[in-house]
Amino acid sequence: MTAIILTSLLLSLSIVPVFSQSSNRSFTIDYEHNTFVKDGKPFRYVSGSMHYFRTPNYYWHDRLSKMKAAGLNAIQTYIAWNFHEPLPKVYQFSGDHDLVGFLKTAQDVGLLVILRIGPYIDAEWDFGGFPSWMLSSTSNITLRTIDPVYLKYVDEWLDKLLPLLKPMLYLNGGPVIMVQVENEYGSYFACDHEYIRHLERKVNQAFENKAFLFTTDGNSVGRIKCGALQGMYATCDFGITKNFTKSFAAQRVIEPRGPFVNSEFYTGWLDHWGEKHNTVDADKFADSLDLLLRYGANVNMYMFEGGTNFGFWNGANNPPYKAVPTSYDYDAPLTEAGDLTPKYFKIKNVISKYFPVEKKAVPPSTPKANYGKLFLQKGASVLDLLSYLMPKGPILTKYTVAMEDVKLYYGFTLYRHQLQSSVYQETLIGLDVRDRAYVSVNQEFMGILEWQWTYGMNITGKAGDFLNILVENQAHITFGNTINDNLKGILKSLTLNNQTLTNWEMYPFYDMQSPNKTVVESFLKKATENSNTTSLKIPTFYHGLINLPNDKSQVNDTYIDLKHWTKGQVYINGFNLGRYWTAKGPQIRLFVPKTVLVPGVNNVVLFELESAPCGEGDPCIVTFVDTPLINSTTISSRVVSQQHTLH
Ligand SMILES: CCCCNC(=S)N1C[C@H](O)[C@@H](O)[C@@H](O)[C@H]1CO
Repeated sequence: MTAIILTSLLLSLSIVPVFSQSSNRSFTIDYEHNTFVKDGKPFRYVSGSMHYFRTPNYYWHDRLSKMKAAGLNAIQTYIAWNFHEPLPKVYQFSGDHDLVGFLKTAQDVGLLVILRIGPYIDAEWDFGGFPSWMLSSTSNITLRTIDPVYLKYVDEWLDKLLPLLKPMLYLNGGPVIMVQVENEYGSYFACDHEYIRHLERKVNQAFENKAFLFTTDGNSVGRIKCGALQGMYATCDFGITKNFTKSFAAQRVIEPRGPFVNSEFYTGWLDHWGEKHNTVDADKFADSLDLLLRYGANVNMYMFEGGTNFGFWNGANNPPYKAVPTSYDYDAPLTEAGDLTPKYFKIKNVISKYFPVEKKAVPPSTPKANYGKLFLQKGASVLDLLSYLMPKGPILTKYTVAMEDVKLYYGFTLYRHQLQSSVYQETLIGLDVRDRAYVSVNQEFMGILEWQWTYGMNITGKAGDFLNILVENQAHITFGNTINDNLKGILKSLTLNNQTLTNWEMYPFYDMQSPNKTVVESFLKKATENSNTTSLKIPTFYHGLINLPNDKSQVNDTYIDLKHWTKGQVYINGFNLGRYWTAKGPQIRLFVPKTVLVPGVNNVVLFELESAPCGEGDPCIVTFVDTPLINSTTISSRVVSQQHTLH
């Protein structure tokens, strides 16, 4: 049938065809029949979310194959801006950051892609995907608006990103059928339609109008109305407890015609440190999915494979400020390690009632290894490292400044002040220290300051002693209206007996998250040498070497158990594996993908912030086991003594 006849037929069906030069591919909506139309035929997707930035590249094909085998015909991913631009104009698009490679792998596996390009994504990912180098105490930009400073950064990023994505569009022969702009914008205070329109124009320009653009908002008219914009199809998100009729009625207010779409049908939910691990019953979810598919809706299950917040990448919610753990398991049908669960097979069974499901075998869960105990030795404390941290000497400031002001975007900064006179049990107050600060005088542990929880403590010291305050950035706030108030460090000067403390030395830990692995490795080497600090309560590095099989095929995924430890960071062979907070839970073990391990000798380093189990006769060990532990409710015996709280 010639293109002319086909075009006139489609027009008679009120389908405006968008053809591409490369093939007669098309993707649009038939508003009369309330359905997507792909290549001229009615189309519905059943999709699952997986975030490439939360799974090593090595495992992308494995997870995507399992998603295909579940009967999905599409997958959904965000693009995390900060994952690709760690420093201004420094871009990373290879290895675990190879976004185009991920999209091609999805296509190879036979999956279409729903691409949520941001620039803001939420996703419980640090700063909702924004790079924290946008922040400084001098430029108070209003994120997610037409603020000129913000928009300049966004435009520069999109000018880099969009050309990479263009060949991946469905109409250009790629797998990307839909592109989401921004994320749940209707849940944000600004409601700046000029900003959304700016993004829409920019994306359409770069993609030569070949992308099907859409928005996603919570399931209420108010939120959808603010987040949506004529020209981009409005979709909504809701979990199994919501009323589907009401949710889709809200979508209908904005989109009177067109397919029902739930862009985030929650298979589980996010966790926070110190709260119980959230789950969604597998049978209830399967029944609910069945109902949703019976509605004729297009569904994306959020998450289908959750993965891991490696490094410092986890996000936080606020208020109250609560950081998200390293595991992003999300009680998803595929576990954080990509293992198959009963929920996976229940979902596959439901999908097979509505969609063709491949008969071939489902790829099996990967083997997990027990490598046993590793005894650790004490290395340098933060006090032993000052000359390494700042070889040219510390940054000297009269008043304390934010970490971002000294270009420290993730991790830790030590603030130091020399006491001018002796103090005995005098009150140190820090009204805005973000997020958590470990306080000592010389080598004497004094206490912990915690933003919104603990503002002060009594300290003792002699004139000339050093007041050392290691501040931990636990995550930039990910969601809501306080994302604009996201600086980290000692943001208001400390007072001692109501006297403002001045004249500070700053030691930013630049090399614990450097984009360059060898920089991290050389820092960790220094951190495991010369330990002159005797205290077990000063933030200190601990290290050990574990022997794995020399045969690479025997090197498998495993989990590192931090049972006896309190709170800190794990590095394996220089890879920043993530945070642990055993004293709070619910996560006690971190997933260790085999991609960070090597045959033979492996180097394990812990940075313990509070209290190490390494005294006389203590179990100064970590254990490598073959099962996860992310739902513990017991509190570790090593809870640090409480400090003064000035609520
Ligand atoms: C506690 C506030 C949670 C806000 N986030 C919500 S509603 N969600 C919607 C959001 O679009 C997605 O990125 C995820 O962040 C998801 C929760 O997993």
